[in-house]
Amino acid sequence: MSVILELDGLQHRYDEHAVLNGIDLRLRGGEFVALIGPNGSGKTTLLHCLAGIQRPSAGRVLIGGHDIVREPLAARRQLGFAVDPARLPPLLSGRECLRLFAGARGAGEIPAATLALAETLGCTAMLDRRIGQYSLGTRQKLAILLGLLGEPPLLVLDEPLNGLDPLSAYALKHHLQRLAAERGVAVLLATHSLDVAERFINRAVLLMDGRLRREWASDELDAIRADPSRSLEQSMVEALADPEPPR
Ligand SMILES: Nc1ncnc2c1ncn2[C@@H]1O[C@H](COP(=O)(O)OP(=O)(O)OP(=O)(O)O)[C@@H](O)[C@H]1O
Repeated sequence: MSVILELDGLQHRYDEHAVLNGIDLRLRGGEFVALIGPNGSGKTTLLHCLAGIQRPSAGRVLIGGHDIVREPLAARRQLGFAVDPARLPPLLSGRECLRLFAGARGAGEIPAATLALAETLGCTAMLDRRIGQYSLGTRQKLAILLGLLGEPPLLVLDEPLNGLDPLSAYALKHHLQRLAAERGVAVLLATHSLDVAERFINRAVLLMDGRLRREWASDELDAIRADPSRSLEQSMVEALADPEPPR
C-alpha cells in the first residue's frame, strides 16, 4: 500500500514552549496506528499540526502527497479528522451538521454508510435534535461520524473512545479495524487506552519529550498478544523509564 501520511522533521512550539522537536512518521494505507504518550506529551498538538489546525514551526506534513500548509484543500480532501466534540455547533442538529459535511465532501446526501454507522453506534434517534442537547458521548459519536464521512483514505482520531458506552466503543473499534484491513484506510488514533492499542492496532508509536521515542511494529505486538505475561502497558512503562534513543 502507498504512503498516505508523511511527517518530516515536524516541530511545534507555543511561544517559548517547544512541544514537538522533530517528528518523522509515515503511514501506509491499511495501517491502524496508535499514538501513545503521557499527558502533555503533545499528541493533540501533533494531530492538530497534521490536520492544519496548528501551523508547524518547522518541518512538513504531506497527506496523499499534498502539503497541509501549501495545499490545504487538496490535503484535507484525503483526511477525515474527528473534531473536538466541544466545538460542534450547538444550534444545529446532528443531521444538519452531517449534511453540511457531506456537501463539503462533494456528496449530495449523507452517505448510507454514515447513517448505518450512526445506527450501529445507537445515535440515529438523536440526529434530529440540536447538538446543544447532546450528552458527551453523543457529541463524541457525531464527531466520529463527521470525521469518517465519505471514507477518506486517512482517518485521524483523538481519544475517540472518551465518553462512549462499552457497546459503542466495541462497535467503533471493530469498525476502524475493518476500515483498515478491508478498505485500506490508514487510521491514526491518539489514545491512553492501551488495551485497545494492544488488541486492535498493528503499530504503536510513543511520543515523549517532543520525539517519537519507541515504536512497536506489528510482529512485536503479535508477540505481546501471544504471551500472557507481557502487555503493551508494561512495555510502555519500561520505555518511559528507559527510553530508546529517538528514532
Ligand atoms: N494552545 C496552547 N497554548 C500553549 N500551550 C499549549 C496549548 N495547547 C497545548 N499546550 C501545551 O502543549 C503541551 C502538549 O499538549 P497536548 O494537548 O498536545 O498534549 P497531549 O499529549 O495531547 O496531552 P493529553 O494526553 O493530556 O491529552 C502541554 O504542555 C500543553 O500545556
